[in-house]
Amino acid sequence: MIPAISFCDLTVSYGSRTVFAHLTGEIRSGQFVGVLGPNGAGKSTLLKTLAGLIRPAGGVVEIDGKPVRRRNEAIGYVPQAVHLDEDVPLTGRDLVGLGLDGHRLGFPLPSRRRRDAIEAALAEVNALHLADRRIGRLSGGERQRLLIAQAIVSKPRVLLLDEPLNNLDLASTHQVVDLVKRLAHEGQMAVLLVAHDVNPLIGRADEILYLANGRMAKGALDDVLRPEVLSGLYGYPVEVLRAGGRIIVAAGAIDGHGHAVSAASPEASVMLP
Ligand SMILES: Nc1ncnc2c1ncn2[C@@H]1O[C@H](COP(=O)(O)OP(=O)(O)OP(=O)(O)O)[C@@H](O)[C@H]1O
Repeated sequence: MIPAISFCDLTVSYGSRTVFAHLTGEIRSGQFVGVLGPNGAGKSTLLKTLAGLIRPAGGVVEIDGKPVRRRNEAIGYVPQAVHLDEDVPLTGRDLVGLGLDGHRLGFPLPSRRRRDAIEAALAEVNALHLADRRIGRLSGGERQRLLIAQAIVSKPRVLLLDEPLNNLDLASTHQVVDLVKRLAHEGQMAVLLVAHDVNPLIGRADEILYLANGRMAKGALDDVLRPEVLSGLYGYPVEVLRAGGRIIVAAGAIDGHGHAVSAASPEASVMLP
């Protein structure tokens, strides 16, 4: 079967600086993949490249077997840190509707079909009760659900979410991850979700794609979050500690005094002990 997303020999550079090189992988329909890695590893850059927003220096990205292009109806994308002004006079319904207008410039949907599509997307993320609320007055978790509704309103095959869990409390974090898992599994979307903390993804994401040092490891969580795999990526010893059902990535104990650093800030794990 043709994968929903495939990338082959992918290299992305900003000017002379290469962010990552020669990455190859695929994500199938119905798969939920968590994207992890330290700050600056290129997680957002990878998502933008898969969304067709950045042209790679080398390699190809295909969505459903076809070269990716901008304004692709098959892709729903929620960028990092969408700023919604408190005073902006938009309702939840307006925000979700923008997801239709962006793809169909010049070809507006008939108003009935438009309304139905928006209601369906709101229902999908359990946000019908937010349809008439001003978005500036909503909580972080409520806004995030509406942004996901906006991204799925055109029924994409691929959903790319850049740090949707930032600034959410634990309950909202789990709600959003459970929602994303359901969209992948029941809606048969291929979903990539960038996160800083692996813990909310344990038992929920089907696979982890870990980026570090311009390289990538991808597979089941237990296969990727292993000392030998992460040490290979980082290029120096990294430990993976498990305590109370949580996972902690730690810079390796070269001298027996490794820094235990929370996986909530894995960037700290790039510090050499
Ligand atoms: N438009 C740009 N021009 C030049 N360099 C950029 C640009 N966008 C990102 N970079 C650089 O590319 C690298 C990867 O950035 P990116 O935002 O993809 O990383 P990230 O893994 O998403 O980081 P974070 O976890 O901090 O969000 C960083 O060094 C960043 O400074």
